[in-house]
Amino acid sequence: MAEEAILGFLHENAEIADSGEFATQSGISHDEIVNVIKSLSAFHFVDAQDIKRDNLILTNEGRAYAAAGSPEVQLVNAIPPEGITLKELENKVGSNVFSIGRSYAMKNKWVEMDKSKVLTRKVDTVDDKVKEMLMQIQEGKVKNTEDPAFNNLKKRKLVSSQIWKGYSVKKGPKYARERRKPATDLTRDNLQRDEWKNLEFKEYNFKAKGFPVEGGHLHPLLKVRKQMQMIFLQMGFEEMPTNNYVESSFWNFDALFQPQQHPARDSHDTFFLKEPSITKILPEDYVARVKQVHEFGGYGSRGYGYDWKREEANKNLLRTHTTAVSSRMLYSLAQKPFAGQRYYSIDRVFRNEAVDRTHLAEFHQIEGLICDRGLTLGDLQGVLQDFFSRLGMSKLRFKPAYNPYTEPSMEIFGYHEGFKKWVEIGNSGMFRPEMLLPMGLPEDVRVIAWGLSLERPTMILYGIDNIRDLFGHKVDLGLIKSNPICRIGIK
Ligand SMILES: N[C@@H](Cc1ccccc1)C(=O)O
Repeated sequence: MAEEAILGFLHENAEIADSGEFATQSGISHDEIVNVIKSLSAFHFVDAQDIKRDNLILTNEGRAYAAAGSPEVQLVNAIPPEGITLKELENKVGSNVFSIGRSYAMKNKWVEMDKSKVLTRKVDTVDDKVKEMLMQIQEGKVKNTEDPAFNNLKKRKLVSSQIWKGYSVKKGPKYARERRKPATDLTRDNLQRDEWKNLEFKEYNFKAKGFPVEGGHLHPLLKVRKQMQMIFLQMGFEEMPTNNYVESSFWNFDALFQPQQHPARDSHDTFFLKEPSITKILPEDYVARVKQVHEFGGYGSRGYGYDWKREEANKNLLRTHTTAVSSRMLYSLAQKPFAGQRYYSIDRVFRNEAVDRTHLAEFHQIEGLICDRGLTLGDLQGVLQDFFSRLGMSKLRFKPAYNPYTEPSMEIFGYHEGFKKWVEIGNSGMFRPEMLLPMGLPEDVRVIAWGLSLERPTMILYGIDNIRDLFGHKVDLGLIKSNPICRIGIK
């Protein structure tokens, strides 16, 4: 409609001198007129020149008086013929209108006050010039803002001036009464039907912004892993090599003094490999000592008293925990002159579990261990305190637990300040002598260790309640792209 009006007007007239006036005359909003002028001028249908001027506009107060009348007139109209006390008048018109209106009404000599503070009118009727002028401005009828009549309104802060921007418009080189939509693409149909000869094509806009370029984003699990790594490194830990997903039952279970009939070793809980189904190389001397300790004990232990089978230890599986990596590391450590170590790993493990909102058949474990002479349960608690407080959890509680390879064992609970409750955050313990001594570690060496999942703290940190949004083929790309800032504080 605006386009038709502009092109139509220019057909009859040489120019639109002022887009503001044109808008008022045609009853179309100035914003719309301006948009169309910009677009017509981009296609050279019209030539547009900027015009700028000072315009008067009403302040909030001015707008209120344009509607209800100036306070001085409101005040005078509220005075009954017999007069009124100041107090009563203030109650009647409100304190704002009262105080402003009274001073102007006095100045205009519209009212007088006697000794007993009763206000009476000196005139029968008053003209509301202020309201009239405000309405003129509101309707855009005032052009000359220099007119001294308006100075008073400016002083009273009922109007202010604002720079107004508009255009004057003439026909452009491509002027036509009607604009056909320019083609944006050359289609196969255009070519076949020979239409392309008559088509008008939209010009390239080299200033247009292109699509935003997307860079890579780190997955939340990678970010939390990085932060965990930093914490371990700052605490003087060394990373363990974790690249083998396939492990033998021996290193995953037997070396950890986990009996062969333990339910975790069932195919309902563990993925066993069909091909290659068994491991070929194990350290034979050590295997013999592990068999011995399972069957008959030793090193102060009674053992489990069952018939330990090599075939069971040979079975390949997808490692069910990264403690399998720890057992390999400790064994190789025992083959050299002893030196204390701090090890950590963060990598994938597999469990044959039913998948639900909080469980997947594969996830990541964070594993930490310290082996040295003279370590105690107090050291384990102290290290855990240090570790978790670097993650922003400084209130910890420990609950006695059971693992075949640790004694004592403790579940770790942390107080989550956000949730205002205790949440389980890990499992820990001191490796048993039945595990360490067959490896060949010196008798006075102790190993404190702990493990937790990477997914759980990540879900807590990112407020995710379904693990499938975090990991797997249904992962929420929006979550990764939004790249939220992780709230783990590294100290
Ligand atoms: N391996 C244990 C964690 C753990 C590691 C080290 C010591 C004690 C516990 C688990 O999978 O939950």
